[in-house]
Amino acid sequence: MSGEYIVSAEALGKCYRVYSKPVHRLLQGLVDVESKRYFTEFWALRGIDLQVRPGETVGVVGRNGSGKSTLLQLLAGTLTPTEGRIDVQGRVAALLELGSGFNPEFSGRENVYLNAAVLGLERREIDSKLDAILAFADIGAFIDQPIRNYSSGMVVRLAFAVQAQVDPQLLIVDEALAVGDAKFQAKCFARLKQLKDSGTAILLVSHSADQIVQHCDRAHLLDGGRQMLVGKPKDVVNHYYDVLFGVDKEEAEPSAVAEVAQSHEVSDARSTLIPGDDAGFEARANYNPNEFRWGDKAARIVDFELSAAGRSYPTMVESGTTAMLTLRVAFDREVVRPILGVTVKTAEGVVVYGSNTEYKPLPGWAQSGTRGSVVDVRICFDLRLADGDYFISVGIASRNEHSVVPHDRRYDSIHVKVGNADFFGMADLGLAMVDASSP
Ligand SMILES: Nc1ncnc2c1ncn2[C@@H]1O[C@H](COP(=O)(O)OP(=O)(O)OP(=O)(O)O)[C@@H](O)[C@H]1O
Repeated sequence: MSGEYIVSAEALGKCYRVYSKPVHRLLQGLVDVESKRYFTEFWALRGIDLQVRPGETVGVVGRNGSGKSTLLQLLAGTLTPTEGRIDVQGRVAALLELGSGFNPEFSGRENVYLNAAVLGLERREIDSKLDAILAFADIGAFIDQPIRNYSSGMVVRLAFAVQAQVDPQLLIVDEALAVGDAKFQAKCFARLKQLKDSGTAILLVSHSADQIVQHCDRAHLLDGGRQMLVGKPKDVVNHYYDVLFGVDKEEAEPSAVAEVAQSHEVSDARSTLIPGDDAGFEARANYNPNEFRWGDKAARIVDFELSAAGRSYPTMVESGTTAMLTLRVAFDREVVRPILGVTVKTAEGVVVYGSNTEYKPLPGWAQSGTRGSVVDVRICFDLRLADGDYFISVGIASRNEHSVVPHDRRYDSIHVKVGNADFFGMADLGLAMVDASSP
């Protein structure tokens, strides 16, 4: 393996034998697999390639059962692969299942020594790190109580404290941080940042898209044990949302949309929007050519107009200004009760705001969707945001009896720059200060 990687895995796969009855397992023990099989094979993970360099944080996302924990356990060495190759360099610390590696009958302090010894530390090294570990865990006198008396939050505090203080080359964190409270999570992420800066490679499984976007250099999306996508956290998280809330592109059949008798226009198209085809977005100054677009195209968002402070397609919008976004939607097929949505994200992909016509019903909109109609919708919102680059995603979808059917999703398709904010942070909470000292 090239010394440049902490983790290098190729064509990794894990297959389980699934027996429909316990007796089949016994019978299989008596006969050769080649002559008779009492089990079916289940590939929990297959075809996974992964490389992580020192100082990189790689996120892993996917639905329940997609193979995330299996992957991390293979990397941590607690499972052996059925096929493929893994190389991991150096000390591997892992926060896998809650408290795994802890003996419930031992005190927290004894478990610290046990855990750190398993990670290869000598007693005197543990002695020298003990204060830092106890300070990080911050569980007070509980440290001398048996672990079985701990709350799940305390277990994870102690486990993280040990794993993060032993200066691992690779730290694997499997969703464990979700258990801690918000303050502890913030402390953990600050520690992860320190470790990353000092060269630790980190693998992070999280269901929180914001955590993946904020903390990872790259992300892997798993689905059904397969690697669906590897790429920039923002793109991977967008796909992940589609996997979670949408349907696959191939599955989005027109059958999901039924007939409606009539549709009508929601607002007049008294704008510069061009009718018809899809060239509208591309021609606009605020268009982001790196948008990610997909959907079955039963309806399409074909053009937009963005204006603020009397200017169309502004290069910069003053913080606090009301922006007006007009979207032109063309219905190529009948769509029953269409849902129009808008999301505003930071350049890092953190969602600042999102809403849709289900949250905020728009009179007349639900009845639109007649084949061949073109409808303009005007959306107004106050850009009470800090200075920076923001990306607006727009989408049109509808529901069938099982799920949401995405017709046209245009992620990060409109770029807005906000400037001249008189505050720091992310959003303007409208601070007012008055001198309250005078009677
Ligand atoms: N010992 C086992 N025998 C058979 N199947 C297993 C075994 N362990 C895991 N699986 C299956 O492998 C698949 C992947 O499981 P895994 O725990 O890796 O998913 P996950 O993405 O971590 O899910 P979650 O988000 O729910 O933790 C699941 O379908 C699971 O049922």
